[in-house]
Amino acid sequence: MTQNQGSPARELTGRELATAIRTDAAERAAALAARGRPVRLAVVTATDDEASAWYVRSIVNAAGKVGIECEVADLGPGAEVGEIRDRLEALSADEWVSGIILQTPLPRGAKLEDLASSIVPAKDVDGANPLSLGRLASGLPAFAPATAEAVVRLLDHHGIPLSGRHAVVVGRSTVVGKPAAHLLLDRDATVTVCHSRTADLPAVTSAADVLVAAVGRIGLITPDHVRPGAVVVDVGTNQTEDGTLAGDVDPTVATRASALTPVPGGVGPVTTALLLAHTVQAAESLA
Ligand SMILES: NC(=O)C1=CN([C@@H]2O[C@H](COP(=O)(O)OP(=O)(O)OC[C@H]3O[C@@H](n4cnc5c(N)ncnc54)[C@H](OP(=O)(O)O)[C@@H]3O)[C@@H](O)[C@H]2O)C=CC1
Ligand SMILES: Nc1nc(=O)c2c([nH]1)NC[C@@H]1CN(c3ccc(C(=O)N[C@@H](CCC(=O)O)C(=O)O)cc3)C=[N+]21
Repeated sequence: MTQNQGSPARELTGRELATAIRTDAAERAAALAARGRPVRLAVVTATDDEASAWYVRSIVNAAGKVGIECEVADLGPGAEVGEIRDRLEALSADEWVSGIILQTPLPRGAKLEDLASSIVPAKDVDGANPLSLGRLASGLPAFAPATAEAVVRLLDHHGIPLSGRHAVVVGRSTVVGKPAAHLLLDRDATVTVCHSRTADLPAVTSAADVLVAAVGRIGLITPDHVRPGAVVVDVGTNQTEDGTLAGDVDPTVATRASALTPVPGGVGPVTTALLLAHTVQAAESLA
């Protein structure tokens, strides 16, 4: 990998890729609607988390543009596990619902891995059911979590090679870190996964050719964590005190990395577009 000679990192934006994915999804959704099978996405949320609310608004907005009907079931942060499960089961059985996403974070005591078992795999457009994740890890067809897929699709789109490269993922959640590691492995990267108990994080991340930050802490990744010339993907979407969006990667990393995904405008828009594309794909399979 070439060293960054002090010039600012190339911006790996996600907006054009997101537009291309949405355009394709819109054509396919229109074809289904013309056959009397409108595409419908159900969003189930039980949190007042700001990043999640931001995502839900972005899904509703983008679905409208793509011609996907979107219903939001906001059960509130006090929702009981049984109530969430019942809703997921009802949506799974509803023949007019093509795709289902359960937002994280969930209320205390509720586990995504557990609840997502109630999303039938054919409609599991954010790949949260353990069956979907198991299939993904086994190299079998399954919906990948949209964010994890957005990471590799964004790298592909910008021509960043992964085969034989050392990819380091910081974060091991079921929604992002773990599935991203599987998708990077599928592209023949050598993958290391870090988390809150990783000893000497900067030493591990400094070995990365491609560094993926999916933690949820503003500015956790500083130039000390980054090898000169590395490619950095910032998945973090954190609310700042003044209401703007900030990533996990400190902006000063741009002086050291060769390429960096912006927040906003990087992984986020691709995530939303892929969720809709998965929903259309689910509708096509169910039609
Ligand atoms: N752009 C997009 O499309 C999306 C963005 N996001 C954003 O990505 C971020 C991560 O989301 P998500 O995976 O759901 O978050 P989680 O809180 O579920 O997971 C965070 C992970 O980061 C690890 N971690 C926490 N602190 C540290 C630390 N100091 N050093 C190293 N690792 C640490 C945790 O480790 P441990 O397992 O040990 O607790 C955990 O594995 C958030 O900002 C979220 O808003 C999420 C989904 C989509
Ligand atoms: N089951 C589940 N899957 C998720 O993927 C998931 C989740 N739960 N809970 C919440 C987080 C957060 N998240 C975001 C996705 C896109 C933007 C996004 O599109 N952001 C825009 C800015 C906002 C906008 O322009 O509307 C951007 O980065 O450019 C933000 C946040 C997904 N998450």
